[in-house]
Amino acid sequence: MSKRVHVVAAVIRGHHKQVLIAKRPTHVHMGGLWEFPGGKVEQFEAPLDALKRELKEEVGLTVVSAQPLIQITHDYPDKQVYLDVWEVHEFVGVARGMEGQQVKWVWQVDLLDYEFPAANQAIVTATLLSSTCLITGDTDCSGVYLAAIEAALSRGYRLFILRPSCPNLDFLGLVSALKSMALFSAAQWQWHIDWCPAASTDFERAITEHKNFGVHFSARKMEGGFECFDGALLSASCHNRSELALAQQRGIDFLLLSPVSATKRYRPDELLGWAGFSALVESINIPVFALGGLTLDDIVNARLAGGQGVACIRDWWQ
Ligand SMILES: Nc1nc2c([nH]c(=O)n2[C@H]2C[C@H](O)[C@@H](COP(=O)(O)OP(=O)(O)OP(=O)(O)O)O2)c(=O)[nH]1
Repeated sequence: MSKRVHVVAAVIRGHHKQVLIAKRPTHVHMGGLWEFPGGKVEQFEAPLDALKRELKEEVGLTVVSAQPLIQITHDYPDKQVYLDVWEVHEFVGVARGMEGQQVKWVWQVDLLDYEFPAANQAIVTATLLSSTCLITGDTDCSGVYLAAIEAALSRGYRLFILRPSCPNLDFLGLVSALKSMALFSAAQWQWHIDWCPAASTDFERAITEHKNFGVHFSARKMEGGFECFDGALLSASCHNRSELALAQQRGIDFLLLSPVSATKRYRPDELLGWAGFSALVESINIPVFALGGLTLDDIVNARLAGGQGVACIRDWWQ
């Protein structure tokens, strides 16, 4: 087996949720496919320095600031790569294909329409997900439930795990309110499988027909196997290496991994800490949110540990 190649690549965010992509020349590995600009890290070169060099050489941009987004270990039949992907928010210059390659700013939602190398699937998912995932807490009033979500939307949050605990829930009313909220905000609703109406065809229709609805599984439900929600975004809660591996095998799109920090439910020796979180995240190629005893201020820690961001309940739910 040849040595794994360390590659840096950038999700460069331009105006209005646009992302820069480039077409790989036909004669190179993965030729003709689209890529996030980047290239190989040279010997003794720091990854961020390599990223800055590659973006200058390939697309003529000077990076001002960048932060880690996701790391992918992938084996192609003829090459093993470690894709070290960064998110670039600040740069100077006008993007050009410096090596004659086609480059394009595309709306991030349209990334799904482009053909990328196989390793890029999780990078596209990570690009589309925000860095905060809000899990709804308890309330016995559906009006209060919706008002809390609306307030979070107005503060800019876009990704939610829904656990509507209200008795006598008007399920269709809730779905329709969430649909219209998504129309104006591009919010993503992950419906927790333990809180969804049992055997409801309306539920299945809402999940599969509206791209803003997805399904969230507890580790137990994921292990038990699940029916196919065609095309829906799937997420799951995990706590250890074997659950993470199973999630990857089952095609789950993103994960919540807990408990990272102190909570009432767990003993101190059960906590992962950031080092434990990081070691587990390294073992899979899926965006992972850190959960458990964290606040919305922990996003930077989560990113440094290889995560997508943080998932919270207590820090936002009143
Ligand atoms: N830059 C980049 N490479 C990717 C992506 N996805 C993916 O699988 N790759 C793979 C394709 C290649 O095998 C490897 C990148 O190597 P490369 O040949 O482009 O690197 P380079 O620009 O330094 O090439 P070279 O001039 O040294 O030949 O990573 C991606 O999104 N961006």
